[in-house]
Order: sequence, then C-alpha cells, then structure tokens
Amino acid sequence: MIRVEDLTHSYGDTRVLDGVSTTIADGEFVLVVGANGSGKTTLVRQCNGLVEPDSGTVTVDGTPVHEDLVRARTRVGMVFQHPRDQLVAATVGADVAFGPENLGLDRDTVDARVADALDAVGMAGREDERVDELSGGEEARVAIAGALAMEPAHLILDEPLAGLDATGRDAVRSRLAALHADGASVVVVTHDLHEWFDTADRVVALADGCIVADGPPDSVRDALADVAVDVPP
Ligand SMILES: Nc1ncnc2c1ncn2[C@@H]1O[C@H](COP(=O)(O)OP(=O)(O)OP(=O)(O)O)[C@@H](O)[C@H]1O
Repeated sequence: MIRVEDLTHSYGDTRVLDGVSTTIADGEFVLVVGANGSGKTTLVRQCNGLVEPDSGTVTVDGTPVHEDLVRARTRVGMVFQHPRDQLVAATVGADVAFGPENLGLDRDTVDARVADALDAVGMAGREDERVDELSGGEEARVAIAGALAMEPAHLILDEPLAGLDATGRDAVRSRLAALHADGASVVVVTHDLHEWFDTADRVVALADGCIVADGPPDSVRDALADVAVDVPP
C-alpha cells in the first residue's frame, strides 16, 4: 500500500502540493488527472523519493519512503514522463536488464525478464539495438519494459502512452491490465481519461495542488467536468 499523508511541496516560493492525502491500496488501478501544472508529476515522484516533501509523509508498505530509498525504489516502479531521462545503457537489452541485475537476480532470470518485458511492449528480440538510435516511441516502450522487468509491487507511469502508436498503446494497456489482474497496484498519470476510464478502480483529480475528486470513475464525473477534465460519455 502507498499512503500519502498531508503532503505539501513548494518549488521556491510556489506551493504546488497543498495538504494532499490519498492511499493506493494493494491491487488498485488509479488514475491521476488534472490540468497542466496541477502537481501530478510532483505528487507521484514523491512515491519513490525523487522529490522530498516540505511536510507530510509517503509510506510504501508501511515504511516512510525517505527512511529507505532503496526499498521504496524496489517496491515502486516508475516510468517517467520523458522516458529518455531514464534510459541508462547503450543497448535495449542492457537497459531493460539494469534493474533486475541490481536486484541480484541470476543471468537466466534476468534474460527471461528482459525478453518477456520487451515482448509486452511490442519490441521482442530487439535486445541488441542501440538506445541512442531509437525513435521517441521506442524509447518510451523500452522505459516501460525496464519498469516491467523489475516486477514491482506498485507501478507508477507518468503519461505512459505519450508518443506511442495505436499498437503500442494497446500493448501497454493490456499488459498493465494483466499486471493489475495479477494483484499489482498501478497508478497512471494521464490527460487522456478515455484510454483508461474502463480499466481504473479510482480516479484522483488534482487542481492547484489539492485533491478535488477521489473516487470510482463514474462517481467523479461531475467533479472532473468542473475542473475541465474531459470525461468519456
Ligand atoms: N523542478 C522544478 N522547479 C521549479 N518548478 C517546478 C519544477 N517541477 C515542476 N515545477 C512547477 O510545479 C508545478 C507543478 O508541476 P508538475 O509537473 O507537478 O505538474 P503536472 O500536473 O504534472 O503538469 P503536466 O500535466 O504539465 O505534466 C508547475 O507549475 C511547474 O512549473
């Protein structure tokens, strides 16, 4: 479980999160929505310690994130909004293997996870390709594969479908639905509620750093419309 309690964060004098509290239960599929600049990325980055709060706490499975960053980052997989930022190796295979290798897994297990994760994002067999020769959409797929290969208990993805073609979007959506069915919690930051509305258990909407709606998709339709989030019919 990821528990966010009374979280406040400022950049300089500008407060971007203001008393945010919510809980991601084990096995839940949660969407985080809101206008540009409403604080979504700042919120989710606190969940694996990339941003430290001014006040408030985030606990992952009972331990405050900043008490044990390694544990938090092992339990919470993260796919960033700009995937190029998280590619670390020269080749696709080495990049996806980086996380599982750091978990200390044996070579066969790492290789199997890499193959499976690349298959899940529609890039099976492309281990030897150079990362710096990938298209933007391929970079995004590799970043997602890297997070999948960690098999985290909780997976947070910031705009994971950005830049993906229809085939890639379908592959990623169905893999995340399968992960959810297997009991992982999945958090997706998105501007495109249509892509996820039927999959999600809950929607959390932010406006100006505060939660303005938090509930099952159908129960928050009116609140979402009030903050100009486009809701599927
Ligand atoms: N590193 C930073 N330094 C200063 N200000 C920042 C930084 N990161 C974000 N901000 C500001 O904080 C506010 C919230 O940004 P954040 O990225 O959390 O919003 P968001 O809801 O994810 O936006 P978007 O939908 O555009 O991705 C914005 O006004 C942004 O300009």
